[in-house]
Amino acid sequence: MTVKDILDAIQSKDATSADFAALPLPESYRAITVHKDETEMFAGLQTRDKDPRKSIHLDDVPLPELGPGEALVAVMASSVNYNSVWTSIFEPLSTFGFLERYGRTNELAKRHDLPYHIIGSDLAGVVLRTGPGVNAWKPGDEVVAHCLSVELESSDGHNDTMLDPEQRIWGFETNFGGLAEIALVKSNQLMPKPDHLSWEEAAAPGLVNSTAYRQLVSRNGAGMKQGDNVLIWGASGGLGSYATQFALAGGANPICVVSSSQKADICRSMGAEAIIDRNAEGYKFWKDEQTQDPKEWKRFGKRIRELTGGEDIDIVFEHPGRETFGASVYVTRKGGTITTCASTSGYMHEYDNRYLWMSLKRIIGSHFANYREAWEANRLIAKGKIHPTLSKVYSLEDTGQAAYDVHRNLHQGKVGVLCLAPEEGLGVRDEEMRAKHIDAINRFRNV
Ligand SMILES: C/C=C/C(=O)SCCNC(=O)CCNC(=O)[C@H](O)C(C)(C)COP(=O)(O)OP(=O)(O)OC[C@H]1O[C@@H](n2cnc3c(N)ncnc32)[C@H](O)[C@@H]1OP(=O)(O)O
Ligand SMILES: NC(=O)C1=CN([C@@H]2O[C@H](COP(=O)(O)OP(=O)(O)OC[C@H]3O[C@@H](n4cnc5c(N)ncnc54)[C@H](OP(=O)(O)O)[C@@H]3O)[C@@H](O)[C@H]2O)C=CC1
Repeated sequence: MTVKDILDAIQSKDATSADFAALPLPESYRAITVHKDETEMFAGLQTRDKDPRKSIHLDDVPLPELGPGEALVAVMASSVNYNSVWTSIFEPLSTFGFLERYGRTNELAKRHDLPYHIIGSDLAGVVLRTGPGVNAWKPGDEVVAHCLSVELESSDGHNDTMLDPEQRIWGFETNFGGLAEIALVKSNQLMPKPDHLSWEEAAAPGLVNSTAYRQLVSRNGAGMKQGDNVLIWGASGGLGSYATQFALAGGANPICVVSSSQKADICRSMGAEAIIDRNAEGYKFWKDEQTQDPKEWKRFGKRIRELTGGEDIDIVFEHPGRETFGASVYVTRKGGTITTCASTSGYMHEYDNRYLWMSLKRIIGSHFANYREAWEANRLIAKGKIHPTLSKVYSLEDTGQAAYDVHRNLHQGKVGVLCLAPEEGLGVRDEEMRAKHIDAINRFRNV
């Protein structure tokens, strides 16, 4: 039995759930990994010079055992997220520590503590098997998976599952991720695949779309409302391309920050009008490694006022971190919110606290999304209200290059990876709906 038989079943028009359930599973499959004995390979190099193409491998790996509440999924396509960049450059720490810690929690979790880490936190594919206790999903279901893995044995996570003490990001803090031909997920990560999208389009939004939804729209995040001025860093990037769409769809006013005229054009094509090219306008928020330049914060704020007719920012959608955080706090209006989910340029932030407390601003930490938030975000994709921002698609063999592109900020929107899908464009089940949205679906393609 090989993965080829699985692919044939997926591509045949008439395979039933019983057919999928009867398919023997292969003993091994191909997966993108990093290796535990290579975690020091970039020691002494600058972050920028750590090259994911050197640390990312395509290996044959044994199929993991399926446990209660879990599902094995045939992965047709996945996407590159920045967390896989972090994993591949072993920053801010090696992810093998997460796997070891998870492995210590219980007998079944020991499966995750291996000398290789199968990475990837998005997938679109087909359920092959479900474990004991799974009733909501069955073999043959076409699905996408969000990346929240929880145990929920403590009371702490029962208001908001992101607060579970055993909350982990699948394919980053757990093994058996989505950049592979088969993935192991908890069944409460599964969601229906949007019918009007191809496999690679459906796999693209997942992680970033759910994160942007919680961070910007959900009451657990900034709770954006109509008319809000929303400053969006990296507005044509992974997170930002969804934050921009949420702002526009929710009647807010995105102020998009990008670093090239090409990226500015993409934001314009999404419907944004207020756009700042940070490169062209040459903002230098830091005079040197230790010292910020408040005059530059002010120049940035003046530019925002020009674009908004004199108004300041209600919500900052933060993720660059150290480089921008001081400016983000400064340009927020009295009573406004800075919501942050990352620190790409450095996690030791510095800002002038007088502008925070005297103007009653709030900083909200946000991380991924709970199942409900991920479901709502996926529903908006399925209804054609929010669209994938897939720009380029790589083969599984070329995942290292795909991660390199994201690490070096050479990409737009999202970068896809074909896993079992032999080519792009497969898996569309609703051509009529697709036709209605085709321009928006293709907006980021090959720009
Ligand atoms: C969806 C996609 C998301 C993304 O892309 S996010 C971007 C990528 N992610 C990252 O960059 C984050 C990577 N993760 C990390 O850097 C680390 O993961 C954290 C900094 C988040 C946490 O560090 P750690 O060392 O794992 O955790 P500790 O909480 O510092 O635990 C170490 C020990 O410190 C104890 N401790 C925790 N809080 C306290 C406290 N308040 N007072 C005293 N001790 C404390 C703990 O219990 C534990 O102890 P004991 O080692 O004995 O188990
Ligand atoms: N906590 C969570 O749940 C999540 C956290 N993340 C984290 O968020 C970060 C961004 O992820 P993602 O959007 O997918 O990544 P992308 O690289 O796709 O997009 C980020 C964009 O941010 C902009 N940017 C990068 N560096 C700077 C800088 N120094 N100053 C200003 N802008 C900058 C760039 O746009 P431009 O050059 O056009 O300005 C870039 O395109 C990563 O660190 C990731 O790990 C991501 C998802 C979930």
